[in-house]
Amino acid sequence: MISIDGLTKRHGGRTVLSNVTFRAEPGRVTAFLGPNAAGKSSTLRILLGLDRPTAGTALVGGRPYRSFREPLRTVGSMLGGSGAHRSHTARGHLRWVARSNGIPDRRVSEVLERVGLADTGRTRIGRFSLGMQQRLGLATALLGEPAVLVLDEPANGLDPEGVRWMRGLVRDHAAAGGTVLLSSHLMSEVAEVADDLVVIAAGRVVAGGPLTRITAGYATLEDAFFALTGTGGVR
Ligand SMILES: Nc1ncnc2c1ncn2[C@@H]1O[C@H](COP(=O)(O)OP(=O)(O)OP(=O)(O)O)[C@@H](O)[C@H]1O
Repeated sequence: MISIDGLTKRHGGRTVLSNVTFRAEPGRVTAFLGPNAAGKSSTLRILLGLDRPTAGTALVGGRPYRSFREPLRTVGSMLGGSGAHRSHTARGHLRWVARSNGIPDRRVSEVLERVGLADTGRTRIGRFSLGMQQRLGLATALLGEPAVLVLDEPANGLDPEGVRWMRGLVRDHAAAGGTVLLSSHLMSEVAEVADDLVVIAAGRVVAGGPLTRITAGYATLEDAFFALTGTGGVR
């Protein structure tokens, strides 16, 4: 379970997160939806220990991310690309990550297979398409067989088949009892995959709960989104 409580973040005089509070529960896909610059990445960066909040807490299973000795075994994350060096192969990169987290080498072949990169052989990551890089990011997230997945805009750069594949993977993870928190600015993506929704706008949570409840009374999720966020559109 992911618990975000009273998260506030200020940059200089500017407040980018205001008392953000929500849960992402095991066995469910929770979508973190909001327009550009709403504060999704800022929240996820704090959750993953990459930034510190001005106030509030962001915990995984009741603990801060930084307190895990081998975090990849608890939380798999994908935040803005794979983070891999261009000159590595997919296998080389994953082996390196696995070794630094006490993960057995056999997992590397398993995740390469799982994300459809088993045939990339000696191809260097610098030559990967955006979609392949997303798949590699996901492979890295899955490496430690974590119960919790945190994915920032996971559908970015994927073609329609890739988006569908990603959806299946995320749904399977939740069906097996895992927790999934994914951010998105794409309502169509979220409508297809989420059980629960957290809608954020201008650093504040404006709605949260089961997707069906949030969209009740609206013709589409898109209508609900614009009504809740007060935005004219998302790019
Ligand atoms: N280091 C920083 N210094 C100043 N402002 C920042 C910093 N990091 C983020 N911000 C601001 O915080 C706000 C929220 O940004 P954030 O990246 O969290 O939004 P987002 O919802 O993930 O949107 P996007 O989909 O565009 O990435 C933005 O206005 C951004 O300019």
